[in-house]
Amino acid sequence: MTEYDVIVIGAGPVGENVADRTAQGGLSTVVVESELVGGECSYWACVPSKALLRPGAALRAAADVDGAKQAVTGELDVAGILRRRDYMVSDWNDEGQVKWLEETHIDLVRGHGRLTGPKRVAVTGTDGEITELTARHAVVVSTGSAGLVPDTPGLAGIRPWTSRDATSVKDVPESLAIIGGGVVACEMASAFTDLGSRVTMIVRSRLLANQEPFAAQLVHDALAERGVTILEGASVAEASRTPEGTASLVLADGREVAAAEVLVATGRVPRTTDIGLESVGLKPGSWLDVDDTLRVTGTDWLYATGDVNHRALMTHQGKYQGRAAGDVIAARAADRRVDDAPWGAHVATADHSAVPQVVFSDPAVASVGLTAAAAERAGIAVRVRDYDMSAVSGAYEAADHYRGQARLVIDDARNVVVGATFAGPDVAELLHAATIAIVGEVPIARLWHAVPAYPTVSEVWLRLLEADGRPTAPGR
Ligand SMILES: Cc1cc2nc3c(=O)[nH]c(=O)nc-3n(C[C@H](O)[C@H](O)[C@H](O)COP(=O)(O)OP(=O)(O)OC[C@H]3O[C@@H](n4cnc5c(N)ncnc54)[C@H](O)[C@@H]3O)c2cc1C
Ligand SMILES: NC(=O)c1ccc[n+]([C@@H]2O[C@H](COP(=O)([O-])OP(=O)(O)OC[C@H]3O[C@@H](n4cnc5c(N)ncnc54)[C@H](O)[C@@H]3O)[C@@H](O)[C@H]2O)c1
Repeated sequence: MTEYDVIVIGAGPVGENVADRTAQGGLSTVVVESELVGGECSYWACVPSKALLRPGAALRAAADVDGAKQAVTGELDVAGILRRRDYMVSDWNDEGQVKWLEETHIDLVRGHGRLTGPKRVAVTGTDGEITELTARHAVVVSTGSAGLVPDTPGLAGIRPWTSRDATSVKDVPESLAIIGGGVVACEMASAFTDLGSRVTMIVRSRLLANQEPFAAQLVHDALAERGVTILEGASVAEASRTPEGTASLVLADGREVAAAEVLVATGRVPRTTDIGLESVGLKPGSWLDVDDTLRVTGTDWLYATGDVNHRALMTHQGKYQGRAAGDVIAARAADRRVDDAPWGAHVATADHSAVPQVVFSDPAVASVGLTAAAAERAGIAVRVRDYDMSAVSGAYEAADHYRGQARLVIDDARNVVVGATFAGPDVAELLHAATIAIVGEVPIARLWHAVPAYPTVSEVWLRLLEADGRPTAPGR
């Protein structure tokens, strides 16, 4: 039995951040990892998906600038795209991240971790050998999530792809049917069209249902123009494969979609089915409910960070939780004051109101905070300001046919931004200003003093403020 101050199960980006903070807080820390240090994000999710998407976006950007477009005479090189993806994921080798653990004085135990009781974890190595660990202060579950495969008749039997198969693709299929219309579906539809697959999307409601409708429409139109068939309001009733191996999806309305491969992009399930939750009175397979210090409800030693707590399934937000959790564990261990008031050092307050996300389809959608519909559902009286980004000088300079749209959602009572969405080419880098405005609760009147440089696409901020109306001096 080996004792540490803190045991972290799962060395994805989030577990790594927790461990970094507890180690920096002076606590002996071990991470347990069953696959690759760096997790889903580094090898099968964020990193390879963005690597697959970038070449097409770069090519289209160059092809939309007269003078540059004449230099773009070739086609995307599929072998080059896959080679660059392989480089980005270090050929699925985690040596570099293991080295970082060593340098940070964090121990690593490889194998499958399971809770066996309060503050106790057993790790089963690939050779079947079991390592018993105990924690003096805390155990943190950062085991992430996996692709959900709906129980549609026949679907599991046709061995559909999950996001892992898509992002690690070696042989690009001639055709790909994608079930789902969320983030993974839109990004992979964009990427596989670039790679040369004929893509059909089967979407229950509409694309990007959680995003502003105008943003989803821009993505829809661009994907359709690039040849993607988008079947909205459609669902799969039954799946099978022909003897030749072609997948056949029969839709609820009787239509049939045939494709070489099927990607299921219908959301995630927590990786908690086999981590010993029953040994501490929790339900296997459940998302783990936590308070704002990331402590699992009803315990004083168990924490859950990242995807597994279902607060915001994104790397940056999970890492933010990881920093708060690591620091609060160190503070509690040393009996120091816990700063758990909203926006304090030990809480993940932004999870509730300021979660940024970029959908890296082409065009991209960058959003933070509330959409207009979400504000209405939350009972917040808001006003909405929209602006056509192609009319901004920076966009006019950037591309010959820039298409983009922006929206601010402004809280009427408090006169602060509570939501922002930008849709268009390269909008990802516009987002952080909006995140700062929301987290900082910067009054609209003060935002007029944050002057965007000319001619940048950021001037859309000025146009959105103008759409809202210039404030007049008080008392007039
Ligand atoms: C295709 C795709 C693209 C994405 N792109 C983005 C993006 O661009 N930006 C973004 O912010 N987010 C993106 N995400 C989401 C992002 O990948 C996740 O939010 C992030 O990986 C969560 O990090 P995590 O550390 O909580 O979990 P993970 O990254 O899943 O890591 C969990 C780790 O725990 C290990 N583990 C699990 N169970 C055990 C066990 N019992 N014992 C030992 N180890 C265990 C796993 O092997 C894994 O290494 C994407 C997701 C997908 C599917
Ligand atoms: N760029 C990024 O930040 C990024 C990229 C990819 C994934 N992610 C994260 O990964 C998570 C998973 O992404 P995702 O796209 O799988 O999930 P999602 O929740 O974004 O979309 C799921 C889609 O599947 C549909 N769906 C759900 N159940 C279905 C069923 N039974 N049959 C048919 N359709 C069904 C939904 O209507 C929706 O269109 C997201 O929470 C996202 O935040 C982030």
